[in-house]
Amino acid sequence: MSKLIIAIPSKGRLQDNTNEFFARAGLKVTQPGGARNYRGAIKGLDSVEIAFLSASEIARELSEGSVHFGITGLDLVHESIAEPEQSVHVVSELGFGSADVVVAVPKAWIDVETMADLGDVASDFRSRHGRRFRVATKYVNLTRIFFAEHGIADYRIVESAGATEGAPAAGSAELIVDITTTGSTLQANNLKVLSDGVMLKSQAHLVASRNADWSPTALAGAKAVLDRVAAEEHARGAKLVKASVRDRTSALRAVSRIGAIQPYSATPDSHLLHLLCPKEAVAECARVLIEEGAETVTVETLDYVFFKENRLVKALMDKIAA
Ligand SMILES: Nc1ncnc2c1ncn2[C@@H]1O[C@H](COP(=O)(O)OP(=O)(O)OP(=O)(O)O)[C@@H](O)[C@H]1O
Ligand SMILES: O=P(O)(O)OC[C@H]1O[C@H](OP(=O)(O)OP(=O)(O)O)[C@H](O)[C@@H]1O
Ligand SMILES: [Mg+2]
Repeated sequence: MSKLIIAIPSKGRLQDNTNEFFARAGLKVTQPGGARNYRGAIKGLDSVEIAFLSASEIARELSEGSVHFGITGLDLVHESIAEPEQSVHVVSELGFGSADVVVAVPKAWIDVETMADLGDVASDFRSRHGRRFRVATKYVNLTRIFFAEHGIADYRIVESAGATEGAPAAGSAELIVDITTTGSTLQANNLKVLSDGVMLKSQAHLVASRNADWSPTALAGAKAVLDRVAAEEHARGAKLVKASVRDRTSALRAVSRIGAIQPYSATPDSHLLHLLCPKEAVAECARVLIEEGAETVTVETLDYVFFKENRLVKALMDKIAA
């Protein structure tokens, strides 16, 4: 019996948020051997095993199929996996670890604002200096693809393991491709992002491997995890809205236009509505309900919303069966 193996970041920026994500879904990750043990479990789910790895290793292991699920950044998925659609399936975005992979040049390059400008500079640079300009990055594959899409071929990549933003000032490259969140590192290094230079908008995702051994036990583990993840995801995106209206049918019709639904069959009181409403439409929903005769509308935060059909499970099954 081969268990479901979930790889989660054991260090770095994604670690704390990942633990919070599991906690929100009601899943308690345990690390029995202490922080130095790289295997763990989820309390109460015997079909699941946890592997603690770094974010970049997780992308690689997903592609190799040595883990079933992993939590990692989309940037790493696209950088480390040649044909991501073939070997992985993105289960769900997690709402943390947001960062953009960008092309940034020295602010002093006042004539360079776009990738097209950069293309012009590339050929100029070559004829003027007798060599190609250098791009410092650890996103070698993403850079090659993006530059090719913009028809830029006159450049050389200088692989950088860290402190990439320092490369232009240090003289080891002319420009960089790196990840940015607040922009303060770019700012501190006098770099600017080209207006069409955002290569990828990344955030942390739950990713499934299509190459892993999906035994019946692993599948059962995946379903158990995804039921909780989906329930939390639904709950996070919606509010429970309660109101007593003149005519339930008319009110339901009105709120359905803004995406609110009545999740379970009618409440005993023929005027009372319990609605699941998209979070961003709550104020609009309240306004409509008041027009429909409500005196008061109350809104509650939900912990979990379980649906009979789990679209996360369905999408996964489609991808691993194919
Ligand atoms: N501001 C940010 N800077 C860098 N990475 C970020 C940022 N915000 C979110 N991330 C995400 O975190 C990932 C990097 O995580 P981290 O640096 O902790 O691991 P790692 O570099 O892969 O680890 P290692 O290099 O030891 O293998 C990024 O690839 C990205 O998905
Ligand atoms: O736009 P900002 O909010 O300034 O964040 C971006 C910076 O953060 C990351 O480095 P990190 O501190 O993770 O160090 P690392 O290069 O060792 O991963 C990234 O490589 C950038 O340098
Ligand atoms: Mg890092």
